[in-house]
Amino acid sequence: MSLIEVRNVQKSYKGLTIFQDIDLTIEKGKIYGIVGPNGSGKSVLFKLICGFVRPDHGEILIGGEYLHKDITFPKNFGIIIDRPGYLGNKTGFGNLKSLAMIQNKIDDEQIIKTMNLVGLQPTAEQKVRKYSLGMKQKLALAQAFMENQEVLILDEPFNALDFESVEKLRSLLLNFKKEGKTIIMTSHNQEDIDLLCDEVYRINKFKLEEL
Ligand SMILES: Nc1ncnc2c1ncn2[C@@H]1O[C@H](COP(=O)(O)OP(=O)(O)OP(=O)(O)O)[C@@H](O)[C@H]1O
Repeated sequence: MSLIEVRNVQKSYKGLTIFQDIDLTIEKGKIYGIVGPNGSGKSVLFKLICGFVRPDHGEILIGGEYLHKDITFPKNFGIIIDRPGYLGNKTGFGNLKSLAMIQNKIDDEQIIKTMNLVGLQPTAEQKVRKYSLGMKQKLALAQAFMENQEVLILDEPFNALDFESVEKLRSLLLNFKKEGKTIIMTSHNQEDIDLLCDEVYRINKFKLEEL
C-alpha cells in the first residue's frame, strides 16, 4: 500500500484553475520534490495532502484511509506550509513547548534536542519577535521535526538559511530518509532538488509531470 495517493484531484479557486485531474503516489522512505513557478500550486498541493483544503473533485488517501471521510488530518505528519504564526512575546523554546502540549507526545528534552539540531539555542531568553528571518525558519523546522513524525511536508525548508545551515539541513534530511522517513518538499533552488530528491514532479499546465 502506498503512503499517500492523490487520485484524479481537481482544484480551483473562484474560476482560477490550479489542478486538473492530478494523480500522485508517494511511497515510504523516499524524498519527493515538487517544483513549479510562483503561484503554480505547490503550497495548495501540500494543503490538499494535509487535509487543510478539500479537492473540488477526486480523492486523497493517507495510509489507505480517505481524507475527509475516514480521517480529517493525517496523524504522523510534520509540516511547514506558509509561515506559522508564532507567539512573538515567547521564547523559541516557549513557542515549541506550547505546540508540543497540543499532542503531549514529547518532553522538554526532545524539544531541546531538536532546537540544537536545527541550530537554535534552547536556553536563549530572546523573544521570537526579535528573531531574524533565518532563526524563524529554524523554529519552523524545529516544530516540524520535534515530534519525530514519519512524514515531513516541507514547503521551502531552505528559505532564509545561510550557507552552513543549508548544508546542515541537507544532511539532516538525508539522515531522516535513512531512518525510513518520507519527505515531500519544494525548493526554488535546483541544487537542493538535485541533491536530495529521488523523484521530482513539476506542476505544468495544471498537471503534475514527472521529471
Ligand atoms: N485560499 C485561497 N483562495 C484563493 N486563491 C488561493 C488560495 N490559496 C491559494 N490560492 C491561489 O492558488 C495559486 C497557487 O498558490 P500556491 O501558494 O500554491 O503557489 P506556489 O506554487 O506555492 O507559489 P510560490 O512558489 O510563490 O510559493 C495562487 O494563484 C494563489 O493565489
